[in-house]
Amino acid sequence: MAGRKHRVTVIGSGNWGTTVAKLVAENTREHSDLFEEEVQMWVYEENVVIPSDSPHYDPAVGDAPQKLTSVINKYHENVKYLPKITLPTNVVANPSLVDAVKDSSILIFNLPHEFIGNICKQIKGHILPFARGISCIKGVTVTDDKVELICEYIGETLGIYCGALSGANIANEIANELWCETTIAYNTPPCDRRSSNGADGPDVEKHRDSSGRVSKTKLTPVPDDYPPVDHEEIRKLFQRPYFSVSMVPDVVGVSLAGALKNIVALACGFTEGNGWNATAKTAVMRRGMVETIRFAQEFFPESIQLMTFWESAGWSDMIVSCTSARNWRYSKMAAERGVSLHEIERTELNGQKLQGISTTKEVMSFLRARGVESQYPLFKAVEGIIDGTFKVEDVPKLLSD
Ligand SMILES: NC(=O)c1ccc[n+]([C@@H]2O[C@H](COP(=O)([O-])OP(=O)(O)OC[C@H]3O[C@@H](n4cnc5c(N)ncnc54)[C@H](O)[C@@H]3O)[C@@H](O)[C@H]2O)c1
Ligand SMILES: O=P(O)(O)OC[C@H](O)CO
Repeated sequence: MAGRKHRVTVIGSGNWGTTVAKLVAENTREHSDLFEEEVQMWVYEENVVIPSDSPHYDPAVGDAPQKLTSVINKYHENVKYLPKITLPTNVVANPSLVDAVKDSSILIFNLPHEFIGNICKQIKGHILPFARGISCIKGVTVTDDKVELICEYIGETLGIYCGALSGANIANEIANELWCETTIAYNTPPCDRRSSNGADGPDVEKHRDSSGRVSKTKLTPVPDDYPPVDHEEIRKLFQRPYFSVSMVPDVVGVSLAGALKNIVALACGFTEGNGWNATAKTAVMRRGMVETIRFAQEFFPESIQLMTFWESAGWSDMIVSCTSARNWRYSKMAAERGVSLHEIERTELNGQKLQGISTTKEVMSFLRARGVESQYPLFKAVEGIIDGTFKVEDVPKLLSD
């Protein structure tokens, strides 16, 4: 019998992390029978200076740096990563990772993928054993010559079940409550299924990495005095009138589509910045999708479901990422200005990250180690352009070799 409620923590507070904290906090208020209203949001603490033209400028403080967490909690706005959006007052910014996850039964991971290893190291042993996770991270972890999905890496490292959320989602648009869709891959572990006869299934979760290695995580069931964590509850946590959720079983397709489209978005930006137009760009998108599906089928053949590419996490994300997202916008700018992408990230992004840069490097090092990089000419071209070994003008030739 449910007596407890789920406590929710969002780990990460960038552009997307803060947006997801906002929509989730709206839902914990609306479904206060299932969730504690307060949503903890872990913030990578830093100092910010509030400019004098900001409504939050305090002459008594002036240009003195202030802690980002204090500013968020005082003004209910993430002035650095999601400015001009008012957050619900039940979002509480917390600079202590261990304190933010304490007693939370639902953990939402939402930060650039390069930081997830360090985050998991810090919270391991400090979370509830029956916590359940959702990763909103678009990327992969590449270690020991293998590629692992972020949600599976989280699940395996922390000993919990973790699903994946990904879609054609531009944070600022969703923060402004402009309608869009997303895809959530979540397979309720058998031990959490509260069937009518009360029989639980096995409490072991299997993870398969790109090398075919299967690891097993022993799961602790969500106790009966909490509401169940199934599709219905996950949907209630994320769905908003402006954010439609589609639940699917394919964590591989959702995760890989979200990670690899960032490489293709860079290619589209480079192409457009070089003066080519929509016809070139759609060729790049099509080839990028071919390489994405090839990658998924080659390294995760047992689990990939091609229908997933027709979900928001698939073609929709490819299209939006190659027409209006940051990886596209700033690679276009780099090509137009004739400067490196690293330089643009440093000077123009104000702390935000272009996930395509590290994903390209990681994926290419993995493909090279397997000796199959020539089967991925678009990914290889993007790596060469980032490194300065190829020119954007070489793209048609690189794709025809
Ligand atoms: N922004 C979007 O529109 C959007 C939409 C969908 C998915 N995503 C994905 O969401 C994930 C998170 O991206 P985002 O847009 O919220 O981030 P962001 O690029 O806006 O911000 C970077 C974040 O990294 C944090 N950070 C910096 N150094 C750190 C460290 N050493 N350890 C931990 N954190 C550190 C910063 O404080 C900041 O919160 C990414 O995988 C991204 O691809 C983003
Ligand atoms: O702004 P980007 O390039 O990180 O992409 C944002 C989202 O992933 C688009 O769906």
